[in-house]
Amino acid sequence: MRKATKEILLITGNKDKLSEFQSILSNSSLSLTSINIDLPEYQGSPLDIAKMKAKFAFNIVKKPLIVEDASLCFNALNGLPGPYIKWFLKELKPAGVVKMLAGYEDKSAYAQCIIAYMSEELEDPLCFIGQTPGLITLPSSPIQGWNQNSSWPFQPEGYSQTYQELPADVKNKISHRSRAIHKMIEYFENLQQAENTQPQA
Ligand SMILES: O=c1nc[nH]c2c1ncn2[C@H]1C[C@H](O)[C@@H](COP(=O)(O)OP(=O)(O)OP(=O)(O)O)O1
Ligand SMILES: [Mg+2]
Repeated sequence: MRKATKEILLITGNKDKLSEFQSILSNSSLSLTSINIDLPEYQGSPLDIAKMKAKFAFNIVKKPLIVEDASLCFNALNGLPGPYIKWFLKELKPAGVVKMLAGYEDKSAYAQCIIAYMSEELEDPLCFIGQTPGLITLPSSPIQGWNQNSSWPFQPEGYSQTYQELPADVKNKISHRSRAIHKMIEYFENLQQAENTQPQA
């Protein structure tokens, strides 16, 4: 029997994020559509920020949807810049972001992705969290993929290249985003299985 397909609607203003979602979901039972909305950059804990984004988008779109918020968390800085990495990159560029750790021995960090799902049946968005540990360091070769302004000086553990130097298929196997997406796939597949085994009226 053909696998039933569940439609997932992603709201994001970031086309690089969207294309990673597309390739990671391409071999799953979920089919992705998207709407480009410039979502607010909230303040708060990464979890609260992802939930606020989902509620904001749901108030506009009024259909089941997901949003995603990404954080780059430096361990020496107790998790900062975290969800605010966008502004640090914009003003300091990757070289300045790396320099923020000049006074610290510990260059370790983790990349975090929180996907928040909101629908009319939910009071509070449902969240799927993916993390990838690594180091803050500048790329040593020209970067590909992501827009220069949003590229992270982050080298995942076990690799000798930064996110933006790694081939897309390698990054998509180990990234914070891929880990969160796989948790989301598992959730919807289990839900579908439960629905399919319900006795018919
Ligand atoms: O895998 C990644 N590799 C490199 N850079 C990344 C990655 N993932 C997020 N980023 C950047 C994009 C943005 O500068 C910031 C997160 O901010 P974040 O609010 O989640 O993304 P965004 O504003 O670009 O798009 P959205 O409309 O979905 O909020 O880190
Ligand atoms: Mg954003």
